[in-house]
Amino acid sequence: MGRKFVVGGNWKMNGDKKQVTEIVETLKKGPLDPNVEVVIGVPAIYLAYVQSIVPGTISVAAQNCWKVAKGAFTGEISPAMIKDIGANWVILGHSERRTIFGEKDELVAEKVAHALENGLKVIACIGETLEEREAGKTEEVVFRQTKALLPAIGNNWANVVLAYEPVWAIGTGKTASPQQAQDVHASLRNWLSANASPDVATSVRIQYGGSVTGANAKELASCPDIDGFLVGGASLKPEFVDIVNATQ
Ligand SMILES: O=C(CO)COP(=O)(O)O
Repeated sequence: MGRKFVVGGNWKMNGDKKQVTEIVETLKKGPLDPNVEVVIGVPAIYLAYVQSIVPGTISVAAQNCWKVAKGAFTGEISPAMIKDIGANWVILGHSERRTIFGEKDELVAEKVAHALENGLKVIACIGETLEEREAGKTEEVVFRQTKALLPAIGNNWANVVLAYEPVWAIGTGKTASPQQAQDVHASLRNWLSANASPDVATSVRIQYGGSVTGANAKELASCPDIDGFLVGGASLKPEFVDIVNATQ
């Protein structure tokens, strides 16, 4: 079976009640390609509200969560809470979490394991910095980050989407070229075939993220190993509809 295209909008720490309502209105008008899975990553404080106003065809994701169900972890939210308000997804290991908040591979893996155990679907983010790319370490870095996830995911790959987001392309307007993105996605699949299983390698969806726009989405989407996008800035704008529809 083919891999269903999956487009995530990562709103990051943006929006207020008025703006998030407007974004949802825009998505409702669409029209959105019914063959594409759409997941919006909402700031924690608006999760319940957005979940209450989105149509059933759009899924809601938290942008982070903690690695246990409850307890003395001031400021954190758990997968159980995310599920409790009706959302089914969480974005984990985003490069902003890794760099600004110091999340290491091991912590990301613990979060992924706990989220999956509690029935959330996970968008797990990986990607190299500019320094790492220029040092020829792109594959080494994304393989290391993915390897840390293997025991956390176990046989739960059906509930995981990988998001390859080169850090140098995030919020910079510098998109990876379709060839650069395709190359990394293809080598990730090869690596997964050898280190997870051939079945995981062919079935897992790999999103590209980093300065995706309505203007460049179609070309990126035409690459055989790009199965969707994780979109930051443009997910706040009407052009997100064009990105969702990029395979049409
Ligand atoms: O980080 C991203 C999505 O998670 C990408 O952000 P931009 O689309 O703003 O570059």
